[in-house]
Amino acid sequence: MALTSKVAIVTGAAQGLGRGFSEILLQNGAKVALLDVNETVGKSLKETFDNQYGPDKSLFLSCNVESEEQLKAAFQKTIQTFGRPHIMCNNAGIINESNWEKAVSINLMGVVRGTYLALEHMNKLTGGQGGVVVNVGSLAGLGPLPCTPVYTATKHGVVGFTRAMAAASDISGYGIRFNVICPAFVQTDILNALYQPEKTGQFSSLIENTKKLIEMYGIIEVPDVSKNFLQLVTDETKNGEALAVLQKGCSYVTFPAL
Ligand SMILES: NC(=O)c1ccc[n+]([C@@H]2O[C@H](COP(=O)([O-])OP(=O)(O)OC[C@H]3O[C@@H](n4cnc5c(N)ncnc54)[C@H](O)[C@@H]3O)[C@@H](O)[C@H]2O)c1
Ligand SMILES: CCCCC[C@H](O)CC\C=C/C=C/C=C/[C@@H](O)[C@@H](O)CCCC(=O)O
Repeated sequence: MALTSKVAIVTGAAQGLGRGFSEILLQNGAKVALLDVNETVGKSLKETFDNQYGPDKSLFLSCNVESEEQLKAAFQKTIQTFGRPHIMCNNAGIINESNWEKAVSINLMGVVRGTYLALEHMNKLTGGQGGVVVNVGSLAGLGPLPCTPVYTATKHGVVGFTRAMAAASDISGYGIRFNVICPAFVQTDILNALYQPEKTGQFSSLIENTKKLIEMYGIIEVPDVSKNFLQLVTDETKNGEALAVLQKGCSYVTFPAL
């Protein structure tokens, strides 16, 4: 998929991986709707992108992925501004083992909400142009991260949901590819949760185990993830893939045939 003039929507775009994904899409000629609950940082990023790529290449929209209404409004505004989307990245996510319902609402339900809205607007069976949805999982979506059991559950859910959507698309002919990217530890603010007992809750005592995992896996920089994200967006042979991104390299996950 060539990205020139394609329309992308990225959630959690204001910083971290979402900013990196948005930036590589802009660098490759796409127009990007930047959705985030953090209005201050999001508006600041929009100014930065305006200076780098031009004022008509990105759009910041305040949007909490916990709200179906706000996501629907963001899609409508994006369509009014840029046209129907071709690319959807459900990236927004948190760690909160204390308020675990919030983590489920954002990390899993927010991905479902965004995916279903993308299906509604991209589905070739209902007038859409097709396209690609890249959901953001985690290595914790492929194996347990002991200090964050609910986060682990949400990410396992994102992996399974995305693979099922890819299969449904293949069978039904939506013309949409669905893939999930599963990075290990990446240098972003979410890593701070490790040192915030209010985020790790009853599992705060597992901090040493997590530090050992970080030591074992290392910490990746955002651009190393972004370049692999771009592969999932542009390679039209990729549907139903889970791409693990580690410091030692990346690999497509092979799941057991049942
Ligand atoms: N950093 C890592 O080690 C790592 C590894 C694997 C996967 N991930 C995943 O990457 C994604 C991005 O996280 P990050 O590492 O960039 O962290 P981050 O905290 O730097 O960025 C998360 C972004 O999501 C936004 N956000 C949070 N809740 C939201 C909501 N309800 N609605 C809209 N936006 C919301 C935040 O404002 C922020 O801009 C998450 O899904 C996370 O689980 C991160
Ligand atoms: C407190 C910081 C939380 C960061 C959460 C991010 O999503 C990063 C998660 C990074 C690593 C998770 C590691 C999990 C490791 C083991 O479960 C291992 O079994 C996973 C093996 C996966 C595979 O290769 O199949």
